[in-house]
Amino acid sequence: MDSISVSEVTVIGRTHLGFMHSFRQPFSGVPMSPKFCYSRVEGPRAISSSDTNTTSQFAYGERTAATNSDLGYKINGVNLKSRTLISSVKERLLLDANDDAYGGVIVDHEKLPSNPYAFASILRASLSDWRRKGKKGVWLKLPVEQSEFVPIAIKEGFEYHHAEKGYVMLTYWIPEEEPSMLPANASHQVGVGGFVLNQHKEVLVVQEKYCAPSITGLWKLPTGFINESEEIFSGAVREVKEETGVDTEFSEVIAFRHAHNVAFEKSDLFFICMLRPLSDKITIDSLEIEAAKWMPLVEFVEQPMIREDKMFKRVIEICEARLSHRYCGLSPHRLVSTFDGKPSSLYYNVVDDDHDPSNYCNTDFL
Ligand SMILES: NC(=O)C1=CN([C@@H]2O[C@H](COP(=O)(O)OP(=O)(O)OC[C@H]3O[C@@H](n4cnc5c(N)ncnc54)[C@H](O)[C@@H]3O)[C@@H](O)[C@H]2O)C=CC1
Repeated sequence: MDSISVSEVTVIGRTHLGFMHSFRQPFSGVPMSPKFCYSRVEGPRAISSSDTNTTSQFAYGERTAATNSDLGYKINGVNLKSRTLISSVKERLLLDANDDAYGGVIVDHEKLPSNPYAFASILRASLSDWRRKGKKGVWLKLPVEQSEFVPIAIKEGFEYHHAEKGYVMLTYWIPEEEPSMLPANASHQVGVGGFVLNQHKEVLVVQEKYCAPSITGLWKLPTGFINESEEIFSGAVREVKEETGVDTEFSEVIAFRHAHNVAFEKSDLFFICMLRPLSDKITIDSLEIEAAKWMPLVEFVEQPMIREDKMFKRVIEICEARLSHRYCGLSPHRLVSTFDGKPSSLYYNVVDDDHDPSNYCNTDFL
């Protein structure tokens, strides 16, 4: 047997003093209470004092021989006998992990042990192993199904990095003499707003159902957040469609706003986009929107809250400058960079290239 991964080792309830002496040494210091054992088939079960003559509460493998000198051990139904083999099993009881490009490791969350005691032991052994090998950062993703591992890892020195619905990501920086170089969690949320003008010089506006008291009753541009892996240009079109039912075609990012401490200390990037209407019938999303309508641009601008707000006012001025070709926004161009091999969108304007069909700066909106 060349290699034994954590997931291949049968976890059982019956322990034996001799067996545990030889097997649990590398796991010393692991909390052993409450009494508990685990079987992959049966799940966790309590061990009564009659089950064991030792203070240890868990073991890997199934003891098959009665004497300490002839340690029998069963893994995946195979009987193993020598101490040498057991010590090689011990050496291999480490978390499955892949090296990253920065001298660290990323633990394979699909091959985590199935019970907390095993996890505690193997995590500690793995940290020692990575420390010995000079590894730096450790990334440990714990799925929600194994959330009971979180306090164990925290106790071991891991820190929260970020969380999503299905998991929490923890990190550990091993070198004590170096400051942690691990990048922080994402720092921004990304929002979009759609400036949609029809041929009657009416702008598509909404009143939000839930908003700050200061903007209650304001007719504003449809806004929202882009989804994970969603493009700014498609997110803007989707948000306008969801809130108002109007179909649009993306034209340009006209400006963007950067603000801090917007959502639970996170910053906010807000992209104001110009879109062309492809339909005019309004159907509101009544969960989010109180009302929507096509409003004459002059009337929209005259709203006191727009006139008196430096940002809203400037956004409208920029949009008006665009309509009269005094300004040009940024349009997306799909590119694949050899840097990371990923398709991406580069937003720029092409005012110097009259032959580029994506040069909307020369085209009229109305
Ligand atoms: N709404 C506005 O007047 C302005 C919005 N923006 C920008 O627009 C982008 C999107 O912002 P908004 O449209 O204001 O988003 P928002 O805060 O209104 O959230 C969008 C929707 O998410 C849901 N939601 C958000 N937080 C919630 C919570 N705590 N509980 C339950 N549901 C919740 C609601 O359905 C809400 O309508 C951001 O980047 C923001 O900076 C910029 C200036 C003004």
